[in-house]
Amino acid sequence: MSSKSTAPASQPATGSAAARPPAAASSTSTTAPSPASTDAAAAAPTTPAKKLPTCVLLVGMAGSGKTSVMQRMNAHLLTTKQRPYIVNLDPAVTHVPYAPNIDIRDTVKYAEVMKQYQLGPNGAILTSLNLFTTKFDQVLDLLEKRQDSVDYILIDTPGQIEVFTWSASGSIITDSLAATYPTVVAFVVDTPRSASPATFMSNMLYACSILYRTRLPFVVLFNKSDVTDPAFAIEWMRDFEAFQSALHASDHSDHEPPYMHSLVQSMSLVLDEFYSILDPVSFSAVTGLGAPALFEAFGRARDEYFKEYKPELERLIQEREKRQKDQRQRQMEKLMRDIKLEEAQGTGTEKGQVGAGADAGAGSAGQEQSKGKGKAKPRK
Ligand SMILES: Nc1nc2c(ncn2[C@@H]2O[C@H](COP(=O)(O)OP(=O)(O)OP(=O)(O)O)[C@@H](O)[C@H]2O)c(=O)[nH]1
Repeated sequence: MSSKSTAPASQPATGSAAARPPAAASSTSTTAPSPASTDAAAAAPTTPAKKLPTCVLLVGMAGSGKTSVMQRMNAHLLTTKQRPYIVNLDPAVTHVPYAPNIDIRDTVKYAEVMKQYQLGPNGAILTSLNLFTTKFDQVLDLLEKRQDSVDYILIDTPGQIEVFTWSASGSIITDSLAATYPTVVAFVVDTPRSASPATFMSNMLYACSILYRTRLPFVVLFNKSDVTDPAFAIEWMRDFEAFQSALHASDHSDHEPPYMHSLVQSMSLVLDEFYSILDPVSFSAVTGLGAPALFEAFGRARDEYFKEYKPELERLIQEREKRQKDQRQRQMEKLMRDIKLEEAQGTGTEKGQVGAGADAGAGSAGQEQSKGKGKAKPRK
């Protein structure tokens, strides 16, 4: 079962265009003119207007296997006669084993960003992502042109997970995509590295924070199942007692400080409810095991997007529009009140002038006021 998303995370965008950041007026020396598209999909014959492609945002800790998973998903889609459209958002990756349709590296030169802004690796990734986000409207335009001829939009994100999930540019990208396309977050977990209850819990806390941030349908992809069977992790998610026993056992073996035990225990209680809304999938990017199950999970997540996220997004948009309308109405009423007040306070002369001809009266009243400035005329 995929996650029950509650509400779109941030202020809704009224359609993709509204969600788009303004296009950059000019490119810096570190950037190329615009996101380039190699458009392998462009070569595919365009089918008549059809359902929107599912957008999969691949996130996960560094080394969890995102790029390898992307390659495997791409291969699975091609062998099952479905059409992927791949976007690479990792500016620092040196090699990708697939042909991205849109690649951040064609637009932003990571090494030059590092040099020009004198940044470290993480700062340069964030700045590169920020620079690219200023042109994300062009990416949306490209997607819009291709949306009838692709089935999946696959987005690879930087290994420095927080750079994407907790940055403003990451939110803008996620919200703009989710405003238009059924969007799913696929959280890649390195299963062999999550075998200890404490590491597993850290991963799940991360997953929880991403779900909290995006509120999008969520699939947990336990990768590297060829090395370690993720059955233990799935059992921990489904059976609180099993996790507690594993925790107790590791407590004796791991020499962790005493506070860790109570901390992990309290957090596991909190996470228990969170697990019930996750859709875990066992997967191997190397063997391809679990690919059909993964795409079935994406299908469930897609349904959930339309059932829960999209109506909530539309409700928020309507709410915002109503707020704006009400505000305009209040301003108009205030203006009308002020006008009436001015009229009520107006002198008889002014009324007489309006009666004599509004335009001329207003003009002469104005002239008179300006003529009379500074001269206190005694009233008769
Ligand atoms: N055995 C096995 N190894 C895998 C699997 N998936 C990825 N790997 C290996 O894990 C390492 C990291 O894989 P990547 O695909 O580069 O991981 P990533 O998350 O994109 O890495 P960053 O870009 O640094 O975040 C590589 O050595 C892969 O060959 C898998 O399913 N099984």
